[in-house]
Amino acid sequence: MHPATLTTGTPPEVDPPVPTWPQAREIARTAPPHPLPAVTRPLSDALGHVLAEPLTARTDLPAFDTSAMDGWAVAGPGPWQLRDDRVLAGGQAEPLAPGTALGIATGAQLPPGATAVLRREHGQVDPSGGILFDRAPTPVAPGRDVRPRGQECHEGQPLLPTGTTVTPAVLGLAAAAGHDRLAVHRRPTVELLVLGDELLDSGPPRGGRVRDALTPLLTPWLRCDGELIGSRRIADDFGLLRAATSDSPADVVITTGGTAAGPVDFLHRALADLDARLLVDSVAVRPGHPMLLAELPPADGRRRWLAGLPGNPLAAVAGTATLVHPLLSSLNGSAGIVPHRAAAAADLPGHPRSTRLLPVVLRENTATALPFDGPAMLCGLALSDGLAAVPPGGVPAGSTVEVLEAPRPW
Ligand SMILES: Nc1nc2c(c(=O)[nH]1)N[C@H]1C(S)=C(S)[C@@H](COP(=O)(O)OP(=O)(O)OC[C@H]3O[C@@H](n4cnc5c(N)ncnc54)[C@H](O)[C@@H]3O)O[C@H]1N2
Ligand code: MOO
Repeated sequence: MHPATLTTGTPPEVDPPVPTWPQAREIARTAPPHPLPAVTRPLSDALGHVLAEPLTARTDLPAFDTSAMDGWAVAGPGPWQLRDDRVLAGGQAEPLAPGTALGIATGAQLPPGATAVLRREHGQVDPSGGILFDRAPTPVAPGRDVRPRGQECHEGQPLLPTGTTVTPAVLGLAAAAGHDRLAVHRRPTVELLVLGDELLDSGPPRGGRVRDALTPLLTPWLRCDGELIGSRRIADDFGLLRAATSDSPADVVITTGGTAAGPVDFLHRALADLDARLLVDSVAVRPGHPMLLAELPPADGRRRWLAGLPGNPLAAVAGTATLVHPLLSSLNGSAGIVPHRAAAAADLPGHPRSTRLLPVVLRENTATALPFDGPAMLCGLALSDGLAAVPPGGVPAGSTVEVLEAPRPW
């Protein structure tokens, strides 16, 4: 053929460039145009969700002037005429006249007229006359051992911004501030499809087959970021994979295995057959480079995504950190992933062109790489505090690297 004829006709298809690791995370983070809608949930059901509106105080905190110590509420300087009654936490007492005192417990509301609290160990009572003497090293001053109303916050004041993840501490604060329910974003529903006829569910590897390490590894992590509605094993069969993907009711389908080009790696074919839109098809990262992200056709008007994680276990973890966590966080309405950084304790070896994700231990904010970091290995990961993202070419000792800390669902 004359060379000129090569310039006519359909141009050859060129594969799009493989995104860098930071680009892939950003594509996953920005794939959903906005977080899932807001819902209200009781406190008992809100853990792990993300606030869809600021948490405001429904009360002053403390809600009333409160005794910080066990002792006596006193009015003015001592000595004081001791009253017969006392006030416990949860109770209320009649006003206190100047020059009088009454017994009070930590957490009890100060009676009107009280100026301070004298601790039990600083007071001495004359049993005959019912007189209370101040034996503190310095005489009790107004306001001593009182937690004044509104010391921490005032009613209507914002306490936490939209985008805050509801942790146990947030639940405690919300309850203290008077809330029974929280406005949070709906969490994405997630289904895990684990591919591979070679996988065993119990006992040691045998007959050329291996244990499924990814169901036990990924399901608790996925529960941190979403509502895991199911986890299924799918045989290496195109029709079964296509049907499982297309019929999944989840907002986000996660598959493991089948991303490469082996004889029974059907994921790309299934996605093409379903008219899915590939957003990421391989990433410049080791391990895990065959990971992918696709948008599935909508179901019932809902947008749906699929993250395809490579089958090698550490590669699947790399895919979870790179694509799944940013995607789910964004659907959850999370304010963004705050990167944790640490100094490399020694040189961290890199890949010439790709980011390397290396299991590291963190000690005093330095990161030390662990052995057994191969894509099919889990010994390094199991001992690690997280994965260091080592840029192409590696980093010398002392320089700073981002460390992705594993979520701890317990
Ligand atoms: N010709 C090429 N072959 C491969 C390439 C390549 O670029 N060209 N990439 C390699 C890389 S890198 C990876 S990672 C794997 C990705 O493979 P798949 O996603 O298709 O995964 P499988 O082939 O199904 O499995 C790979 C490996 O992982 C084991 N596996 C799978 N699932 C589990 C599980 N749940 N628990 C434990 N182990 C699992 C599986 O038995 C295989 O050993 O492709 C390379 N090949
Ligand atoms: O994803 Mo593979 O090496 O990168 O196991």
